Amino acid sequence: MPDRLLHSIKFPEDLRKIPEDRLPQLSRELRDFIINIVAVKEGHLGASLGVVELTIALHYVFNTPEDLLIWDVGHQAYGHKILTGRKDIFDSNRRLNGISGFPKRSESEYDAFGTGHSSTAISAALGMAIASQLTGAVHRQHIAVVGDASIASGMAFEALNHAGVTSTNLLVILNDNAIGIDPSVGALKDYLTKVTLDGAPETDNVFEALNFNYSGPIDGHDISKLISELNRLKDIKGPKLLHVITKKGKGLRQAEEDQVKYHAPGKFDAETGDLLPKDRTTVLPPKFQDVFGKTLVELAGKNEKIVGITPAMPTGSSLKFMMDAFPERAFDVGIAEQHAVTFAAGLATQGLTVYCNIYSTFLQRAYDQLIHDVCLQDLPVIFCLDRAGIVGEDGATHHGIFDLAYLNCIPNLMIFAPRNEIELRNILYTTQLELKHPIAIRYPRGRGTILDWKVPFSEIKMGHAETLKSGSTIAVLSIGAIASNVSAAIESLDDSSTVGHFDMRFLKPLDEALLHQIFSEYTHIITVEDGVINGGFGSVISQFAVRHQYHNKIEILGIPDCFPEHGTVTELHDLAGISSEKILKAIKSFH
Ligand SMILES: Cc1ncc(C[n+]2csc(CCOP(=O)(O)OP(=O)(O)O)c2C)c(N)n1
Ligand SMILES: CC(=O)[C@@H](O)[C@H](O)COP(=O)(O)O
Ligand SMILES: [Mg+2]
Repeated sequence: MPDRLLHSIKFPEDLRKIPEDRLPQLSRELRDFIINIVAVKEGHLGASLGVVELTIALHYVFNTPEDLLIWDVGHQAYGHKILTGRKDIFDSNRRLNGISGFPKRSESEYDAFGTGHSSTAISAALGMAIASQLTGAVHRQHIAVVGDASIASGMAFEALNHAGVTSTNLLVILNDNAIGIDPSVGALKDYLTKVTLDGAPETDNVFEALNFNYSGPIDGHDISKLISELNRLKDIKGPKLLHVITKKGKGLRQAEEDQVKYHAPGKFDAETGDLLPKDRTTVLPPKFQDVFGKTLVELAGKNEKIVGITPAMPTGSSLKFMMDAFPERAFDVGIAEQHAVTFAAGLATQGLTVYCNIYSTFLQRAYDQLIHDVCLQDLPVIFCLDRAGIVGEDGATHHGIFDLAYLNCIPNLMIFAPRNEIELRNILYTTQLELKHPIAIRYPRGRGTILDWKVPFSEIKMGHAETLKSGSTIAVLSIGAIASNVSAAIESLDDSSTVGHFDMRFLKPLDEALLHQIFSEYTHIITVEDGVINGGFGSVISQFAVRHQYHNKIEILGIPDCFPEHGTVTELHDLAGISSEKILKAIKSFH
């Protein structure tokens, strides 16, 4: 049997019965198991392959779940899930009603802390370690596994700074593979590279300077070395940091060689490792991220004031195109959203035209910087919020559904959501002409709807909505790319003459003139947004109605007051009531 060892393991207590000299075989089986399922079901690959030995060693040495183990980000926790009771349902990973792609407390007692956004593990483990001291759980161990890109984030350093003056049973494992999604950046990365090449430094060790007991670097694929080092550290009191060197994608040649692509490769051949060929016969519309990336290069070629920023997502945001074309004007600042925003503010004070591209969900981390450093000073930074709305399989930690609500309440900030690729292209063009205030442009994950998107630029008038279709009694108001679901719903009506469709485009400034016309002419209003209804677009329209004493019937469609889980975008839109079918139902109920 190829998986005879893995077969015998349901929980770590089974793993601990296996003789240590058989663990390399178990590593091979666990790797194959992950590869075989991710090849078909998709998901994050390279990070989990890189920590197979570490995962086994941790559960072998420590008494999980009594000892508390936290995986930072959590995209590397597939092996952990498989060894902790979820092997038989691992093929439901990231699917609707299946297990989450990230550790989740409600899913398993072995998931000590829910993760998804990076650099939280040390703070959470420290909180648990101090709680153990306060409650007398003196023998409990608290382990945070954090990657080299994630440890460079401010939050991780805030936690190290605190932990260094405690006597807690805290073990930080720095899983150093010299890459994040894209290659790691910054001075800390240079330092770690030097440590790796030169061996453990005798002096000036940055972690020892923070009062950590530092050990390593050790080979993270040598399972017996890992086990003996973890056993040794178990008996040492106070905060410790073990520096482990691993290879992202370990065990699958292509994943080792193209670590960026195999971070989350989509479907591939489990035998050969080759990505499955794309259907070249169908020409698809572009991804919104590529419209951003390519248009920015076009604009930056003519306007030398343009600069671009990404916090650690050059490939995902497509800022990589500008980094290649104009390296001196495009910055990957690492996983440092807070710094990215205030850095953008600093650049803007000096008259530069700054495009700061951050996934909608990750901007949540830089909310104070957005308010205090950018909007309060009314600095004309252009925020490009990718992955806005429901993102699909990454699930609750990653949906970009709060932005309209959390942005709307900030003075000075304009908020725009392009309906399609051309609108995105044109707002990027417009914002570099003469911008007086900050603006947030939010657009979704994935592809648009227009093949021929590279049309001549045309200026967008700030605060102007568009009438897509006139009607007589029912007005559907949408914002952003969810308009395509509305159009599909209206097109499927036998008689759509009574239904109007308006793309409001700007949440701020609102097109009040058009709204007055709509509220005067239509009796029924339906608002549709790919975001939370509490405080979002529908709320803004309702406030408008109240403010102006309109008594039209209003129905608000959007994400209800819950955290949507993982699934396909189509499934999750339907559950939230914003699929074209559900929009059609809402229209018909007014008909
Ligand atoms: C706050 C935040 N910003 C960005 C991301 C996107 N992201 C997920 S994994 C990752 C790279 C993590 O690199 P590293 O910590 O070195 O772990 P590895 O993937 O190498 O195991 C990034 C940038 C995130 N999850 N959270
Ligand atoms: C783990 C993580 O945060 C990223 O890998 C994220 O899954 C990327 O999302 P996209 O696939 O939308 O770029
Ligand atoms: Mg890394």
